[in-house]
Amino acid sequence: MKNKSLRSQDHSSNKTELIFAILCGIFLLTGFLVQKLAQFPNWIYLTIYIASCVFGSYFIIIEAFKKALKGIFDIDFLMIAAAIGAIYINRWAEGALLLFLFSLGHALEHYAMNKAKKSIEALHKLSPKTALLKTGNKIEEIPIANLRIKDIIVVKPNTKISADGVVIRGSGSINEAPITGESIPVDKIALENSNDLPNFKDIDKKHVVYTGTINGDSSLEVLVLKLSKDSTVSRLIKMVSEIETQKSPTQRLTKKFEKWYVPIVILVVVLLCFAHLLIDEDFSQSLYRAITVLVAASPCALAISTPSAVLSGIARAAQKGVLIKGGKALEDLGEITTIAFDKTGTLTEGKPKLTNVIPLNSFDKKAFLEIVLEVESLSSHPLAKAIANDIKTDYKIENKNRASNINAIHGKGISASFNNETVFIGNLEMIKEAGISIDNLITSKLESLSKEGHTVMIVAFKKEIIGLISVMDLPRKTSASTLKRLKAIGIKQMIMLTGDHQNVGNAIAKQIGLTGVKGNLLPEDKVSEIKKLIKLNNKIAMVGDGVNDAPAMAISTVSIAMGAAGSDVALETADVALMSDKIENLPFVIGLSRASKRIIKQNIFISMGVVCILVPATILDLTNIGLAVIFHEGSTLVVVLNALRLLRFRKE
Ligand SMILES: Nc1ncnc2c1ncn2[C@@H]1O[C@H](COP(=O)(O)OP(=O)(O)OP(=O)(O)O)[C@@H](O)[C@H]1O
Ligand SMILES: [Zn+2]
Repeated sequence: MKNKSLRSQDHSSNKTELIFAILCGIFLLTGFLVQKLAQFPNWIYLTIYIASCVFGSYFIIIEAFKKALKGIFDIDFLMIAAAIGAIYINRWAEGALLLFLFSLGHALEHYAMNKAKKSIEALHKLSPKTALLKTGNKIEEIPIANLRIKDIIVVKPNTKISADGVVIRGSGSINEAPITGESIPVDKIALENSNDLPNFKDIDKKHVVYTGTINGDSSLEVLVLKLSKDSTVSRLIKMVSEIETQKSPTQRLTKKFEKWYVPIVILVVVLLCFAHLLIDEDFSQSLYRAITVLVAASPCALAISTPSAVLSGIARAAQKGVLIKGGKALEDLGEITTIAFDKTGTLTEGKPKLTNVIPLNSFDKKAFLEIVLEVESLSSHPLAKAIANDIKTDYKIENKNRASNINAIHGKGISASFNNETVFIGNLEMIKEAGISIDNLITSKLESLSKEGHTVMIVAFKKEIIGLISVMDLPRKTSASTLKRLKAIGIKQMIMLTGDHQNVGNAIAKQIGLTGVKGNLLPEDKVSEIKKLIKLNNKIAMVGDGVNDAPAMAISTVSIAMGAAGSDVALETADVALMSDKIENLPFVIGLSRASKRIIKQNIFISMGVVCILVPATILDLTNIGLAVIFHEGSTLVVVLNALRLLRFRKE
């Protein structure tokens, strides 16, 4: 029944707890020897027992008192009551034994739980305290909290980076393992022009660095783009510390159970105190039995069985650069058999390349490309950016800002004015809606290209189609093998939801092995697809990058965000955040969640099993306090140690 917040339990008090428990045991043993072996006056061994009890009860009393102030009377309170009861009937040795085993058990339990917490707490040590601020030619060391946006910091070789930002001078490889769990260093190069930067999350990752990651052998200069309190790592720390306050479904269930169970135990124990009225024994015998039953029935192991597993599971995931936001996500993920995927940036690289430029009706190719470039330069859609970029580099055409009045047609394309005429670039649907006639030649060309996996866009000018332009986004190299793994571990349905043409979806599905594809979906259609899937399967995980799938992710049972480092929204809203964009981490997290669920079940079985055997045994006088405490604390420790196995989870 310990429910400490992540930080309140510091390590030094943990050690004292253990030392006190051991002192309690030493005094107990001495007292026992003195009492049994030598002919000393009683007060000598009594004093020694009292010392033992003081050490044994010190932390329990503090804990019980703190909770009593909040109106909570739980296990600590009951144990103190039990010890006082034992002393009252002059069973000093047993009272002290109870306190000894209880305090020892709990010290060890805290110690073990801390192992899990420590790997999460390690996050706190990630961010350096100071940064080297460069102003003009001067470099001074300042606390990171004083850094402002657009400051320039110097990062010395082999030191930690003190801010989220972009490299503006130097290049080198950075170890991002502290955040993404990826141990192979990532190459970063300086951004040539740092004026007019896009949103932080849209900046090419090869320029971006994060607080807490470790610089390689070269010196860098970094333009600060986030305040220290908003850095990826600060957000991570904040969210991880909130994790413990959210209860998992099983935890809620056991809490509900305890609400009924604890009062019943107390009632039974009180009734047992009066057993001497019914059977032939004296009050102290009845009280002794009542105390033993109290110890045996305490739901200590049950209370810790789920939190310890959840904590260990989350800690293990964090080591791999996966943030699981709480026990609910962890437990739900363990039950998933259907996963929906976004296409662009999730299953594919998210870096479309220009593949075909097809001017029609004898329209001049260069003039055609100029129009496309002018219009697409106005849009921030990933497709538009890719098209504009490739036209500029492949055809050496420059954007002269001659288009205006951009109008994004949600999930279909864009329109803009160019030379006082309207240009449309987008999918078939948009062109139809614009009332522009399409001949069969165009539709069949579009069909055949899309079957090969090209995303084709139609370009219309002056109410007439002037050409087609297509891009292709390649599947991630790891997509196929990841889906294969997922299938092998029992994921039944893997469905791609995309705004792209059905044919493009099918082409990709064929390459990587999906079980289903839904194309031509607007973001709101993705939502209704998820709703349908939930109706059929109950629980759905949706994997996306948050670009046009955020609403669909929001309503899925478990939302999994890719490449969450640097993207505040993804970090904030997703239930599970893969800090890197390594989709191959999916089978690992799912396996980990399942293992966590298994361990939670085992733990509940162990803790309830011990109670079920121990309580009747104590009522029937088949054991004594000593054995009852040993089994009680023993089961608690077994449960925690069982949970810690998750820290070493490897498979899948
Ligand atoms: N700026 C644009 N320029 C050209 N075509 C566009 C533009 N925006 C959208 N489209 C067209 O609309 C379609 C749907 O776009 P949407 O953003 O919904 O999804 P997507 O980027 O294709 O992929 P996904 O849904 O898998 O992330 C695109 O495939 C494209 O044909
Ligand atoms: Zn206990």
